[in-house]
Amino acid sequence: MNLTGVELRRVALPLVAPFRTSFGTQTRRDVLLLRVVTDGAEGWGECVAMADPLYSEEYVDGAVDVLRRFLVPRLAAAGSFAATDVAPLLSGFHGHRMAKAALELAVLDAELRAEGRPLARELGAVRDRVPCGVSVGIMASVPELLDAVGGYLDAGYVRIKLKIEPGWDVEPVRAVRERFGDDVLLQVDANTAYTLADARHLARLDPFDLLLIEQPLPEDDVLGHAALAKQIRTPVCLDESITSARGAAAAITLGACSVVNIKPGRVGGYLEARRIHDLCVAHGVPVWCGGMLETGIGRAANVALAALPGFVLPGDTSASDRYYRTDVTEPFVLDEGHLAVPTGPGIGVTPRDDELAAVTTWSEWLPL
Ligand SMILES: O=C(O)CCC(=O)N[C@@H](C(=O)O)c1ccccc1
Repeated sequence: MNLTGVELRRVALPLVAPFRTSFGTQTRRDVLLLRVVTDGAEGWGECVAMADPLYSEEYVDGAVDVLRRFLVPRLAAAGSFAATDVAPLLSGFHGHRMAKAALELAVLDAELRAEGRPLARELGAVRDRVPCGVSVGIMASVPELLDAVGGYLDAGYVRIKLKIEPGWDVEPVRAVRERFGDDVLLQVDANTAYTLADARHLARLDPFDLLLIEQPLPEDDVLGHAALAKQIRTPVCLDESITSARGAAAAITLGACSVVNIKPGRVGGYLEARRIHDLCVAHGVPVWCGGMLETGIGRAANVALAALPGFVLPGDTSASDRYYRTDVTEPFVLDEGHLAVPTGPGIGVTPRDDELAAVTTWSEWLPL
């Protein structure tokens, strides 16, 4: 396949409600989308970097720069290549996994559309729909939290994830358990907000039968997570710490996690995400698909990934209306707590021109 051009496009999507995590509150998403034009077909990718480097070191302006100056020119210079060549071709540039993931997905989408092959089948999906969890932000009060959780359960979500931070952890979890009972699948996500010194406090979550506690410690504290895992009963799941299959193997071997959140953007793409899935399955470690408030483009690809056999826990693959009033694609709609895996070629969805135009804040065509 030969690349003939790449379009970088930023869209601004207001959130239906503020989304507060331990690292800040989001009220809108500034999303970088990629459209690659090849001699075979066009393909779409989505960069999950946030506007500010608060979740990881990447941010949208930086992704635009590294794509424009380094990543796209490298592919353009390669002549003919396949989607599986993208990561090796870009490996000389350090980091920027979210930018690389967006470019690889766009190339993969184009390649699969040209050949009429759905992404889900290409990745090894075994399901035609996936059970959906939902991520619930930190709220101003417990009553407000309970209203939000009740609404999501009424909507059919099969798993609740509560964002936590010091001062908002045991009480909200206790309140959700007391109000909604012990059968609700419940987990928490700290986004690196604690330290190993908080181990005894985090053990106070053990009585609530949580599926997992996600990324309690800083992303580079793998040994700290291994020590914490020995002091609490709640299974430790890593998110920010896992940036590659090699890193996942090390974390599992060190006992730092017994569950892995796979986010394709964080690990450099869907092909690396599949390698992490395969490695975790080999180790008997359950995985689930994380989310980065993707538009329908990234959401379509995430739902395809979540259909692989090792994704045995509901992911953060919510419906479009969890975050957005209107999506840039046809919205993903929850059906009895599940989302259907797209069946069309490639990612199986395309942006709607009118919606895309309405939310575009900037675009640039990179001729090759
Ligand atoms: O449902 C979603 O797409 C978001 C799920 C979610 O909570 N993502 C968290 C995370 O740390 O996993 C996040 C939120 C905002 C920005 C980055 C990450």
